[in-house]
Amino acid sequence: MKPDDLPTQHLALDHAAEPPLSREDFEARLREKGTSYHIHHPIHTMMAEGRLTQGQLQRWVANRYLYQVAIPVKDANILANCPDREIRREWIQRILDHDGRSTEGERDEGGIEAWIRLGEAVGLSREDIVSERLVAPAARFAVDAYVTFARNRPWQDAVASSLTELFAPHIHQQRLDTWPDHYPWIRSEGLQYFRNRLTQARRDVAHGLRFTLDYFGQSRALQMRALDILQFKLDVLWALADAIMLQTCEIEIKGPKA
Ligand SMILES: O=C(O)c1cc(C(=O)O)c2c(n1)C(=O)C(=O)c1cc(C(=O)O)[nH]c1-2
Repeated sequence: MKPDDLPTQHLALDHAAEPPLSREDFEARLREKGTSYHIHHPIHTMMAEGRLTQGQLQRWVANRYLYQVAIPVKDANILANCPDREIRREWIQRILDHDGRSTEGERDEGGIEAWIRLGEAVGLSREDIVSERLVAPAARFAVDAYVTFARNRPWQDAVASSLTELFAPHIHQQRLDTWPDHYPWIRSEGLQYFRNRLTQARRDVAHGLRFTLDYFGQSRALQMRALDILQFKLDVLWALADAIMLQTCEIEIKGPKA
């Protein structure tokens, strides 16, 4: 793919000559994209309705681990490409959220560790998760597309691509609300990752959205480009969910391998 190609590039080209949308309308158009968020993917609707088996939930956690470890690498690529110190100062927090940190007397294990604990709470071993032996090949391609995007694109594009987080608090809350009833065998401590993300995602998105509205708000063509980028990222998440869904259907047919 050429650096400037996006599967939905037509949007940016069609509207190049028109005046920019107002800040409110631009934000509304970004938020409208929530209709294709992966919360609507069948694997997530089944999950929220309590229709996944333990083996299927395990596969979901094991595959999603790839996304968890990719996020700080993606964010490190944004930092590496960004010459703006103010932006880097805020953005670096995202890496610490996932990798954790140890400062004098205080240790924060971080989101990747919390995800491993979630894996253990659904009955996987640490080795099952970190070895990535349960990961579907197509999940790897989907996650890799996101990291590659952040590595090769202007950092402003990569910032806009993180805006699926606009919709993430809702899906985290949905899991916190529905899992205890539907999957009572999962220990409550295992859900800590989702609790932590409620605040972290809201803070991230306030920063990412402000930047996107300012920077991409400068012209209609840039606004349309931001919408294309958000669609690309929604497609990454949808493709990841497709890959996991297919693998969990195989488990249903053949019985779990793990
Ligand atoms: O569980 C989810 O459905 C979900 C979705 C997303 C997202 O929308 O990209 C993120 C997360 N979780 C998440 O936990 C997370 O830390 C995160 C970071 C980012 C990003 O693009 O920088 N997205 C997401």
